[in-house]
Amino acid sequence: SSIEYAASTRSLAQDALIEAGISEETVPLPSNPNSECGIWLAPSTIPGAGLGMYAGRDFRKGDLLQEYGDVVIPIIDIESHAREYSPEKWNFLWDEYTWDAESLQMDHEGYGHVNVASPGFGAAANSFLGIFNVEEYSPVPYDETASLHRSKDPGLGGFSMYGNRLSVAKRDISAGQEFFVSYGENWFETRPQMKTVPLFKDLKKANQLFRSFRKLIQVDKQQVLPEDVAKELWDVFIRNNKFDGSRILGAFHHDDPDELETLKKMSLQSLRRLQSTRSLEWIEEHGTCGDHLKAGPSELAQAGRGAFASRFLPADTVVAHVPLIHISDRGRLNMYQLETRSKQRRPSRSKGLLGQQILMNYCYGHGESTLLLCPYGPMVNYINHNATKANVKLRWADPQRGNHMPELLERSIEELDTNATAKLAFELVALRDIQSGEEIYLDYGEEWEQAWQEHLVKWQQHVEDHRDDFANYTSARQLNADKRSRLYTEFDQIESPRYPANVEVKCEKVFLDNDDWEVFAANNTIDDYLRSHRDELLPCEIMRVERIEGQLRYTVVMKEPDPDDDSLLINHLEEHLPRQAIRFVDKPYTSDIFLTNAFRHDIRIPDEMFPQAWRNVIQTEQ
Ligand SMILES: C[S@@+](CC[C@H](N)C(=O)[O-])C[C@H]1O[C@@H](n2cnc3c(N)ncnc32)[C@H](O)[C@@H]1O
Repeated sequence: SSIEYAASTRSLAQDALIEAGISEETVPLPSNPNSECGIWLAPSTIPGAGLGMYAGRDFRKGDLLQEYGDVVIPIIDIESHAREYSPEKWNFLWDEYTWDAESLQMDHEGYGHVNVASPGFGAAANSFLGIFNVEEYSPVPYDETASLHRSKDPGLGGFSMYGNRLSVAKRDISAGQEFFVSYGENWFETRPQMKTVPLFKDLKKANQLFRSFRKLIQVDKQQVLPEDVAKELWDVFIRNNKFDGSRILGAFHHDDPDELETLKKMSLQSLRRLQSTRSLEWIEEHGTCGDHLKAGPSELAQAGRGAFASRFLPADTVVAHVPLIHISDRGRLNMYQLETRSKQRRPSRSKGLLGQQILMNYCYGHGESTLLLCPYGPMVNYINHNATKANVKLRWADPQRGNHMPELLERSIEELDTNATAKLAFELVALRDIQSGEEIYLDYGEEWEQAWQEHLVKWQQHVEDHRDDFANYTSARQLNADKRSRLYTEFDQIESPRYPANVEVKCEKVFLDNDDWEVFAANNTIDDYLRSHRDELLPCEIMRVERIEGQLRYTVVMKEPDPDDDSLLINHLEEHLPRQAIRFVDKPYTSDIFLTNAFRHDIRIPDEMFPQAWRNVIQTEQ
């Protein structure tokens, strides 16, 4: 493991010191933060797959790869807000990096289709379903800020309320192995270029095929076909086989002449696992540490969460590699006011601008360009602005260490747009020594700072103008943070409405026809159970509340869409559920990110770094 590796390098150096007559205690060794690194970003072992993520140390099944998971950003109804872009021109690279909102419990934020950008671990890791080793949990709504309120906190609505999406080792992973998450079979099935990539069961089936082949060449008990004949048969049937679109044949490496021999000694799964492992020396030479940063509530009261140094980082350390997803025209993030009359509540351009997608606040841009570059990778989206305390700066990444193609800096934005994958990256570099636990700050630039100062003034005026609306608002987040109070039933609500009109009651689908939670309830660990088993939320009505063995238990009706007819709902009565089965959610377009006075501004790329070729806007905006 890397720990052993670090320890052994250290002891060699210490040996040398002792030999030179210098006591090891008095001479501190130069610290190398990379030797402690558990997660690396480096070129993938999958050919053509760009960047990948590697284990820098051993992980046991069930280990969390990070203590606090990554940010998750909803992209709301973008197809209908940006309908002016014709589908042929709709090259939205984020589509390759977004998740389905229902399974992540975020679909209630929009009326149509919510995409979920989950730009942390899962966006940087590749997917190899046959040997996937990392599972990603659902994000959790950010309850830590339940005390922030739109009537007093100008920062609210300026960052996504979702985060802490944790990654967990699904099996034991040894140092040097590439991490693979599951993008799901559907991701591979809907991409023609992926049609021969093996899915979950295909490595197993290919193994069976190989065993059948071995039987075939076994002439009788004693005799096997001569090796060259066997090899030829293998070449004819497997290696040169052009069965188009077979995922099982796709499981073999057709360009590897030794595969036949190797497979006599090990299964395809073991072989692929071995082939997706690199030495730590190789990884260190070609990669960048991906866990120098950890997340937590920011020291800046209005900023939400922030990134912190997870260990001592000497000046000039590359604190993070920051791969980028480009959006050629920032106008694509515009959101329009909704039609008030139609039931569909579609956005309409003629009604005027509502604001911009919250994704804008996570992207980098320049005043003379329509281009946005949005970062992904572990924790990099958590870094906040501070001009005076900045301890990291941006630079273009070293092309040796990932997927940065410097030649793109000379191409026009139109040309950039023809790239179907992310091919640009920044690096964040320590401006000085950074102590373990220090918050990481970047200077977002003067224009950002000025925009924030102007926001504070305008925000104050807006809140004063709408004092009552703001003061009387209760968010779903506030209601969820109260875990003790008895919830009101539908009947209580008929007597007098107890919950604000902007929230809805939903139930965790995982409690439907499933008693597994009872064991966890007995041990007081339902929250842990939910973390790994979360499924979508269903509309739900609370019918009855009882106290059973000292605990409040709820009888609810969950409403599940009929699989045969979307417009129908099937009612399920579930009795005696715990409080955790019920969640309040904000109704579409009501949560803080939709406030018309919420802060929106891209992070600014320093002028000296920004290529001439991308300056397609003559005067700076505003
Ligand atoms: C890239 S995100 C940083 C992560 C963010 N704090 C979060 O919790 O997801 C940028 C956004 O964070 C908030 N932010 C960052 N620096 C801030 C600062 N100095 N003061 C107030 N808000 C800040 C703003 O809403 C900004 O648009």
